[in-house]
Amino acid sequence: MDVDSNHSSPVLADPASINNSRLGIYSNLLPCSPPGGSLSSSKYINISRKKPGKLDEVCSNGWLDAMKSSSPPRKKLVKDGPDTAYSSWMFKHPSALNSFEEIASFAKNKKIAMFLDYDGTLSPIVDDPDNAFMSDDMRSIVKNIAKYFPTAIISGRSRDKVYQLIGLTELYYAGSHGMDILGPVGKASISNDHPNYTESTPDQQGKEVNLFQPAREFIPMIDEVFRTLVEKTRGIEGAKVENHKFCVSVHFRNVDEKNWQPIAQSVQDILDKYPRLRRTHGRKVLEVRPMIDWNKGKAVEFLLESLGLSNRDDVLPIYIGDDLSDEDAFKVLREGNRGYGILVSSRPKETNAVYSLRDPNEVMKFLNSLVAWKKVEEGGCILNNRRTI
Ligand SMILES: O=P(O)(O)OC[C@H]1O[C@H](O[C@H]2O[C@H](CO)[C@@H](O)[C@H](O)[C@H]2O)[C@H](O)[C@@H](O)[C@@H]1O
Repeated sequence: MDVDSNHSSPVLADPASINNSRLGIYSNLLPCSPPGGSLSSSKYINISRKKPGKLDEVCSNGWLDAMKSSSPPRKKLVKDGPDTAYSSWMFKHPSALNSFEEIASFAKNKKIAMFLDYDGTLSPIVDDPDNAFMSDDMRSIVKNIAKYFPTAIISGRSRDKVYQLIGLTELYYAGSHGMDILGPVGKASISNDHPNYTESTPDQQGKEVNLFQPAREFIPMIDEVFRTLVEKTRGIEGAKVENHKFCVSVHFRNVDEKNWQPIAQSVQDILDKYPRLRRTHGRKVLEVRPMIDWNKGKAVEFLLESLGLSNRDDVLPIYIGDDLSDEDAFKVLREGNRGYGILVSSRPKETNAVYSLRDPNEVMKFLNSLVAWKKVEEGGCILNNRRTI
């Protein structure tokens, strides 16, 4: 995707590419064997006529299929024998617990920078997003991790909400998929490129921090979209819409599958009305966000720069996440060979992560192991120094 040619804004400015991608998304709304029969709106038929021969592709990439696969039913997993598939997938993405020694030996004499997603990583996935609490044990291990390594939370939720859920002041927080970052005052060249989006502000302790919000101009639009989607989905039992300030989430986890199409349609109507917004999806959730060249990967780069930790051989960034939006961060770390992405998943998934962990319990064990290892490493350093004195 191209960014605005003057580089003063990360907002995607090529209307042709916007229209094309919108058309792509629009075409993708064509159902692929939807439950209870086909969708017969003439809008869809017109689109498929415009793109003859594309029907299979459209079906296999359809929204409803994507919605179905965004968290498969547990029963199906058992029937299909997930363990065999999972075991062979783990050859490609070994358990970060089983590979702990390998990771530790690479991290030796390096400074680890820790990036953590929230839902599905620090807290288990639950039916109601308002009840996605992390355990006290997890909170205390994250607190410990932050004692030893600079640690940031990169969440799809609003920054305020994820801070409320975690409640640790010693972390950096990036909400709305990285579009709302409260980070250290540093020399992030990305923020120097976008001075209009950066603001210096005191944090909870009165310490001066930088607030970086590259989609600030979208706040009123997102607010409007939130209200419209609440209204449009009001009659759909189980639907839930969240306002994350720079993006909106439309949850369908608790919605009967026969009502997924109207949900997808409501989101499509929004995209038709607001060409500067785009759709992404996560675990049983559709999201509407600004069409800007910014994501969790960019947020990781931004934070590394702000912390003075980018382009350094003695730094090892580790990112742990469970969802599609975390892939942008895994990709950034993998491409630059900069660090490790760890995918949290109990089923095989296409991913840019190097390692895997099954669930938040395993995340906790891994974080615990890192702290224990670091303590020993530091102890060793002190001992070594004493010996040389
Ligand atoms: O980037 P994250 O911190 O992982 O946030 C991603 C989304 O997480 C939340 O939704 C997900 O978790 C819910 C609670 O377990 C679950 O009910 C839902 O089905 C999941 O999609 C959050 O509510 C979303 O807004 C975030 O975008």
